Amino acid sequence: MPTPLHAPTDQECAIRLDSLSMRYTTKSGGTVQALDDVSLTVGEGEFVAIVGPSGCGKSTLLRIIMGLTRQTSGNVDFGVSAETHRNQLGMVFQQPLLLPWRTVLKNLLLSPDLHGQKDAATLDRARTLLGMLGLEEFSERYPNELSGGMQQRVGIGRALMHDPRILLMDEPFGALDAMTRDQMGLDLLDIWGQDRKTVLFVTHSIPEAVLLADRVVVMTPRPGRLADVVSVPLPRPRRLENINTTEFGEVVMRIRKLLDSEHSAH
Ligand SMILES: Nc1ncnc2c1ncn2[C@@H]1O[C@H](COP(=O)(O)OP(=O)(O)OP(=O)(O)O)[C@@H](O)[C@H]1O
Repeated sequence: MPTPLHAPTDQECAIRLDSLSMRYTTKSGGTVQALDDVSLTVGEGEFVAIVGPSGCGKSTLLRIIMGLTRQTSGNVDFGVSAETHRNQLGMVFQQPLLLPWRTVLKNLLLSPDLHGQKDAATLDRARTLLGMLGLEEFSERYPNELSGGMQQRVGIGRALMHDPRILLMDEPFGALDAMTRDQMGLDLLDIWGQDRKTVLFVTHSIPEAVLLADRVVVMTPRPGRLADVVSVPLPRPRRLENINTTEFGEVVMRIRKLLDSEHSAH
C-alpha cells in the first residue's frame, strides 16, 4: 500500500475525528477546556505523529480515541470500510505499567489469560512478538531485571498481542535516554513496516516525529486545536542518517516555526 501523504479519502480512512472538544470539570468545580474542535482523518496504514506544547490535550485526544475518556462533543469513528470496535485498538503509554510479579512472557500473556485464552496459538504469538522485539532471551525474566528500553518493548509487545489494527502511542519513548530512544524509534519502524498498522504517536520531540511519521499534526497551546498538519516527504525505509539531510532539517524547521508562532500568539 503506498503511503498516503495527503489527507486520506473516506475509503482509506482508519480514524476520523470530527469536531472533537473536551472540557474537564476539576475537583474544585472549575473547568478546563483541553481540546477545541479537533477534526482529523488518519489513513489506513498511515503513521501520524502529534506534537504540541505540554498540556495542549495530546494525551486527552488519544484517551478519547481509545475510549478511556468521553469527549464533551464531537465524534470519533473508524472509517467506512471497517466495522471497527475499540478492541481493534492497542495503546502504549509512557510508562509500560508491567506487573512486577509476572515474567516478560507472562506480561504479554496478561490480557489473554484474563480472557481465558491459553491456547498454543496465543503462546506462539507471544513468542513471535518477543522475537520481533529482540527479547526472546528475556522471556523468563522479571520487569525489574530489564532496562527501561526493554521494559518499554514489553509494553509494545503487550499492546500488539491482540493484533490491533490501530496502535495509539502516548510518548512511548519519553522516559528513555536519547540513544535508546533513537534505536527504539527505528525498531518501531521495522515492526510497523512488516504489516503497516495505523499508528498515532504522541511525542515532545520534533525530530522523532519527523523521523517516524508520514504526517505530523501540530497542535496549539491549550485549548488544543490543530495548527497545521505537515507532510514528511522523506523516503522509506528511514534511517538515522536521514536526520542529517537538508529535507529533514527543513521539515523540522517548519514545525518548529509553527509551534513558535502559536506560542507567541497565545
Ligand atoms: N482528569 C482531568 N481533570 C481535569 N483536568 C484534566 C484532566 N486530565 C487532563 N486535564 C487537563 O487537560 C489539559 C490537557 O491535558 P493532557 O494530559 O491531555 O495534555 P498533554 O498535551 O498530553 O500534556 P503533556 O504534553 O504535558 O503530557 C491539561 O491542562 C490538564 O491539566
